Amino acid sequence: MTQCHQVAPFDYVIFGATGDLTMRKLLPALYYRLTMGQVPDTARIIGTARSPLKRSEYQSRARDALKRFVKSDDFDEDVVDRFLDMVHYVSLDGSKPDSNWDGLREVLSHKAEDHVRVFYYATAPDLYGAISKNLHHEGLITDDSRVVLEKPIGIDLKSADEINEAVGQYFKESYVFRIDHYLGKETVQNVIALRFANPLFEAVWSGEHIESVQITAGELVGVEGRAAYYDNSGALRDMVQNHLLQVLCLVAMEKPDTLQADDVRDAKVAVLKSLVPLDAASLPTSTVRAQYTKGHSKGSTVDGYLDELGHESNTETYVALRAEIDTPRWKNVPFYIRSAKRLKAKVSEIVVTFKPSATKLFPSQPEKNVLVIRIQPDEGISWQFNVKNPMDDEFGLWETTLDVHFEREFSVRYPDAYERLLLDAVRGYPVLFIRRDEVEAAWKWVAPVMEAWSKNEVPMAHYAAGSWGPEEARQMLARDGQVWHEDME
Ligand SMILES: NC(=O)C1=CN([C@@H]2O[C@H](COP(=O)(O)OP(=O)(O)OC[C@H]3O[C@@H](n4cnc5c(N)ncnc54)[C@H](OP(=O)(O)O)[C@@H]3O)[C@@H](O)[C@H]2O)C=CC1
Ligand SMILES: O=C1O[C@H](COP(=O)(O)O)[C@@H](O)[C@H](O)[C@H]1O
Repeated sequence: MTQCHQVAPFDYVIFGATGDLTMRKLLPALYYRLTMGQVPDTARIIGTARSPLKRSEYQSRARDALKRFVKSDDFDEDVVDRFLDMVHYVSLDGSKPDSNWDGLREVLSHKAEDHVRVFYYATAPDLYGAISKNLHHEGLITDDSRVVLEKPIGIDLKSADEINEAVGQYFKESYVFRIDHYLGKETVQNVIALRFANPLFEAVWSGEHIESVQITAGELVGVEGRAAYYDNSGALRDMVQNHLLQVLCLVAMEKPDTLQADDVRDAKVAVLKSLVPLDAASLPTSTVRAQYTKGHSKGSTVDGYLDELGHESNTETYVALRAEIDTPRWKNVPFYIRSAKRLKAKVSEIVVTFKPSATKLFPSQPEKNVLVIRIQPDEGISWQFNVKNPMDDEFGLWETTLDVHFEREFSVRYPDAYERLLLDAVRGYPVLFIRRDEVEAAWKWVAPVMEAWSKNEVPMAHYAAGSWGPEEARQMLARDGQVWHEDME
């Protein structure tokens, strides 16, 4: 049973409330937490966007969104009605000082005193500064108002700095909650438990025993309805700069003194700052970028990226990087990171391959131990190790696998990452959000890659939609004597 306590009454003001993210993730997440008793009935969700909608029209959209994105078994008419009673709407252009701020003030004024106020920016990031400024000028930011910033925070270090600076003029850093929804995934948080609650793993978690680490986030889908955004972003900015570097930080960080936000963030930022910079010499062999071409996905023929776009593009839908971390713990251990649209499988996982045993005790060499942490789907952990072959009287070995499937093991529903994060912002619990220096350190590390790619210093490779990616990525690992972990269906 999930342990969760009811949070204080809140007013969640969502900018971008008619958008894809709100409909697909934010409203369903809040609905689920209402079903779990974590959201008090007096809480309010105040959607804002420019579209001129009446409250009832917005409530009707919200109902449609729940119908579509909440599992049918979890869609409970009574709870949906209670949820919709919480939902308000104000038509407002957040970027304009002369917009309908009075409308927002009017709704907020009803329950101002005891409600925690959270502003959620689910718009394009270049509006974050203007929205903050307007909220401030309208006197709507209370002393303990929180602001939740969706990713991406900018498109590079400079723009991230500008956004952070602009928002920081009106919100203290301790009230800024930068979302990285990978940190909201239970299986990502579980990396901390796995590493530091188990002496077995803690003892061997270094380059002394670990040969390599792979971090993969692959998707079956293409760019779907988000081509306009995606083509200005690409896989490196969309997934690596934020989600996958955060995962890498949890895998590689030193043990934090406590699980308080600043201790964990200090440990993570130390990893980001220790990433060996990729330079002109290493970029061609340590980075691969590629676009998908026509292929097959889920039994159907699908177009290539350029055909979907209908124009030329220098944007990658596949990225693979070879990173190293310059700390005593990780000296010379390659961390391979990859992310792509239209891969053969939807899979996010961490694969830790251990060094082979040097023992000469057995007739054959033991296989390497491999730990696979399945972030999603089929959340769980598997561990490949050697046992004695019971049919062999000469101590022959067999490789076998211990496999834990969390949903089966614990009989729990694995919640969507946004559920936890949305209410953590209300609770003022920042450990699963990104501090400003983390965002900046991550942008710094990817900067030379972005620059080299923009100048075509690394050629664009190609892979068929529905495959495991380009040959160039296979070769990158082959040079180290490694192969990608990709035997899952
Ligand atoms: N969709 C997703 O899966 C993810 C999205 N994100 C990020 O979340 C943010 C939103 O994404 P998404 O929902 O997909 O985008 P959409 O384009 O679907 O929605 C944008 C929203 O912003 C509103 N909006 C635009 N301009 C203004 C304005 N001046 N004032 C007030 N509201 C405005 C739009 O409504 P209207 O036109 O009525 O004003 C709409 O509600 C982006 O930063 C995106 O990168 C991050 C991770 C995943
Ligand atoms: O942030 C993003 O993440 C999703 C993938 O999230 P996941 O939880 O399904 O792994 C990705 O599709 C999207 O392009 C990106 O912006």
